[in-house]
Amino acid sequence: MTEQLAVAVLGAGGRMGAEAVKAVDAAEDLKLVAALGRGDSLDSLAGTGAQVVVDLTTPDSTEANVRFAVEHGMHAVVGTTGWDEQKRRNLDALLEAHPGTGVLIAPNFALGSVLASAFAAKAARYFESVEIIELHHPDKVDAPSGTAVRTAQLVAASREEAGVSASPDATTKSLDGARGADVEGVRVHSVRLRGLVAHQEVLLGGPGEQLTIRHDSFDRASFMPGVLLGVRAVASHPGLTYGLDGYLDLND
Ligand SMILES: NC(=O)C1=CN([C@@H]2O[C@H](COP(=O)(O)OP(=O)(O)OC[C@H]3O[C@@H](n4cnc5c(N)ncnc54)[C@H](OP(=O)(O)O)[C@@H]3O)[C@@H](O)[C@H]2O)C=CC1
Ligand SMILES: O=C(O)C1=N[C@H](C(=O)O)C[C@H](O)C1
Repeated sequence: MTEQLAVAVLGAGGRMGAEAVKAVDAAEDLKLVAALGRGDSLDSLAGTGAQVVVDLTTPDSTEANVRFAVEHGMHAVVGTTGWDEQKRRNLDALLEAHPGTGVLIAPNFALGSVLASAFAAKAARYFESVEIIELHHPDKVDAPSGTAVRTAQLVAASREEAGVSASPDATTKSLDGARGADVEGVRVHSVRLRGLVAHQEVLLGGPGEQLTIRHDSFDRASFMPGVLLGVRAVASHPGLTYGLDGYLDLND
């Protein structure tokens, strides 16, 4: 048998972390060497032989976790939200000083979600209007979701490239928040509702028609094939990759 890849999971006691621990444990080619929670020192990672660190923690701790991993020669697969442009730029600079080390920041690990965002970006140039609704469980701490932000970025880039104007909107009077958040010119609406896991709709409107691109994660098991794909591929993608689509061939 070929040697197993040594994997550490940060945020191991959380909803996603616990699922990732099970998925890594069950994979024959991977070996779980550490499962750390909030109280555990990152220093304890150093002696574990971890080659890949999976970060599923919180927006306020993920940056320091990833920095530690990179500075200690470990690749990182990151599902945690909060990686704005400035943080990604800082990480890029750090990775330049650590050539050969790879970091994947994946706003969503569910393959269906990655495809839905790619389809939405392709479609967005053909419609006058586009808005995004993301729907999540009420224990989520951030809004809008990282997936919605990433989708809005892809949609905005596609529309800009095609020279499409901003979505029409005659609103001059509204209550604060009524029109959602503006992410690169795309309106994003966040719903938090008990019973939900992670869901998103991209609404595309043209004269007399609407296309809705919807993805539903009913269970966190939906994220695990993407986590495992990231863990297995990150070492062969040095530098920073933003979005699991960077590891897939979605261009045709
Ligand atoms: N990319 C993707 O596909 C997905 C991404 N996510 C994202 O992943 C993140 C985690 O989500 P979720 O599992 O639902 O959240 P949880 O709150 O359930 O889990 C986060 C866990 O991280 C722990 N933690 C906090 N700080 C640290 C630290 N410094 N070191 C180690 N562990 C720490 C928390 O401990 P404590 O409870 O003690 O605070 C908690 O157990 C969120 O940003 C979420 O948006 C979620 C689903 C899918
Ligand atoms: O917190 C969650 O649950 C999720 N977070 C990610 C996000 O913010 O996009 C991914 C998925 O939507 C679930």
